[in-house]
Amino acid sequence: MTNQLTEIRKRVYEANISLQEHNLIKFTWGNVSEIDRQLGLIVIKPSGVAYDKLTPENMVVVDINGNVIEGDLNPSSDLPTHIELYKAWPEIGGIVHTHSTEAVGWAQAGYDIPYLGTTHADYFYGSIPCTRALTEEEVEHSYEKETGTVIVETFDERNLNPMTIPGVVVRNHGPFTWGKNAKQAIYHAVVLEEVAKMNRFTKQINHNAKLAPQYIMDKHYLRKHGANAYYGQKEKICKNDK
Ligand SMILES: O=C(CO)[C@@H](O)[C@H](O)COP(=O)(O)O
Repeated sequence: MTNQLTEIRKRVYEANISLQEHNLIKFTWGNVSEIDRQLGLIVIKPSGVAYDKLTPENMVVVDINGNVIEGDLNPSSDLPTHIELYKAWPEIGGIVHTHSTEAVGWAQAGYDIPYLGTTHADYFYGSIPCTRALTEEEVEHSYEKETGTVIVETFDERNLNPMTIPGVVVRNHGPFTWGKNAKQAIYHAVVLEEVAKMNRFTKQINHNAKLAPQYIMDKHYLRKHGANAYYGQKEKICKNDK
């Protein structure tokens, strides 16, 4: 167990640090977690701690109910949202939350990030949904937990698959992305932010720009992620590829 936790602490630390490299955060406005489903433990960034003060050792280990198992620091305030997503979607293994500017723009506007082209379709098999706003009661009751509930509700109501659309923007708040592990969730956070930016430009040039055709989405998404995926190399030789 100790060795496994050492590895996961290191991965979660590196993923958190990479948020800065990818220019996805300012100050401490973001967090990354990863779950080990065999151990039933989640490792997450400590709340409000500056990125230059992070170490693998000060990542916080909690159980699936949020009880701190290892660590002296409080876990991220967004932990209850991460927990709701891990509970609802057993296939996911890592989660990223940021307040990245372009994604927050769509969240604050209350719009889905529409599928407009191939950059989007390479990683998201459909428009990236924007949730409804939380009610006053939900915010008062259990704000971060209800944030997770509203994300799951959005995917359920629209019959969306979180494994093929690995991200969301929460109305008036910002983006959450996920993946099989923290590294893949980071990859999706970077793509989501870039697509949000590209789409803003597109809409500025032509505010009537329409969704791109389904057959282009099928070609791009399925050749990378479909049952008969063939894109790239047989061996994974590209460090940043998924
Ligand atoms: O939106 C918020 C706080 O309002 C959070 O997402 C913070 O930006 C990050 O919180 P910690 O992970 O440091 O608790």
